[in-house]
Amino acid sequence: MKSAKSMYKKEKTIEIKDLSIGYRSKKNTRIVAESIISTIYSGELTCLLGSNGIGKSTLLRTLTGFQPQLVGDIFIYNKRIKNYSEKELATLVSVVLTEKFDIKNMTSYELIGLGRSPYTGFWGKLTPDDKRHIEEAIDQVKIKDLSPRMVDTLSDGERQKVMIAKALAQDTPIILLDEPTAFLDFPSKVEIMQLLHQLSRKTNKTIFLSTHDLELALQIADKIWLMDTEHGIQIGTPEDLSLNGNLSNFFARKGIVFDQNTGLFRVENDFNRKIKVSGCGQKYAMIQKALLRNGILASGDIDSGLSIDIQDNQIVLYQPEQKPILISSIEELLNYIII
Ligand SMILES: Nc1ncnc2c1ncn2[C@@H]1O[C@H](COP(=O)(O)OP(=O)(O)OP(=O)(O)O)[C@@H](O)[C@H]1O
Repeated sequence: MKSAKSMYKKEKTIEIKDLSIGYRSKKNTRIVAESIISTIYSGELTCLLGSNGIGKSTLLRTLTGFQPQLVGDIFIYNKRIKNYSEKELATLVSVVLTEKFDIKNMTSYELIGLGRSPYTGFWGKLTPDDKRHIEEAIDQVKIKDLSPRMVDTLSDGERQKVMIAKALAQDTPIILLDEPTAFLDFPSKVEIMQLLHQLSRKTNKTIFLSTHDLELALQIADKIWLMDTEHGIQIGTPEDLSLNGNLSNFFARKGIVFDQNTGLFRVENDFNRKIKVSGCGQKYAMIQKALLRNGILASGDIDSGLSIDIQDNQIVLYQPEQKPILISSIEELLNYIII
């Protein structure tokens, strides 16, 4: 039997050719990014990363046809985006933007149902097939409880999930999302990213999203687009960007360290004191972490008067000319050490 992945052929869905994006007014033109050349593929989750104001939303709005490009071309399935009618585009691309909306007197179910409007017409009656798509989307995002709620009573995170469900109900081969995890709590962020990743794999959809959830993107995305002023847009798998140093350069800021072994970022704490800590395992790692947070480097090969030993899962504190003390928690240990 063929695996789910091998049933589909990875294909070029969006091709970007020498694109410049930005804003044109009567008086001047503000170029946000230029000379972008790239391809987005089906069956992949692509995440766009970049600092505040770098142009992620501008790029997404341009790719969806909501905003005209300054220069260059965008092709969707080998056809220029501007040659599609609005209705044609709505059956190919669904979009989730971050802008808040002011909708009253509508339930979440009805809003998700609007995702079906390219097939029914705006006031069109929902067929059993439309209802099946809506129910499926609600199940996928796990928001059955929100479905009868009025949308103006939803929290930011709840509204975000409803908008994602609306995009899923639209059932398009391409989904573009601007910061879909922005208002979500951590478990929901993970759930939504995993759902989008699985969708790209199982249904061969092209999913492209912008996010500030760096660690999650590095763990879940198939491709990363790094956007910055100095290098433009750099593209690759998270692992290639890690190996070729692009990720470390991209986030080269004081206080952030990119660990090439784990492929993850961590906060760099300066230390001004050293303590001998011997042992191993999870307790050792947690003590090391807690001490570092307090400006103390912990290591087995340090010669300090005070020392900590982790034996048989017990923490013992040794101080010069005092009896060893059995410690029951890291908080207690810190109370002894940090004067
Ligand atoms: N309507 C507009 N006219 C002119 N400049 C704009 C307009 N909208 C946004 N900009 C500017 O374009 C640049 C890119 O903005 P954009 O919203 O695309 O950034 P972003 O990467 O999505 O930022 P964030 O992570 O903060 O959401 C910013 O400098 C912004 O101030």
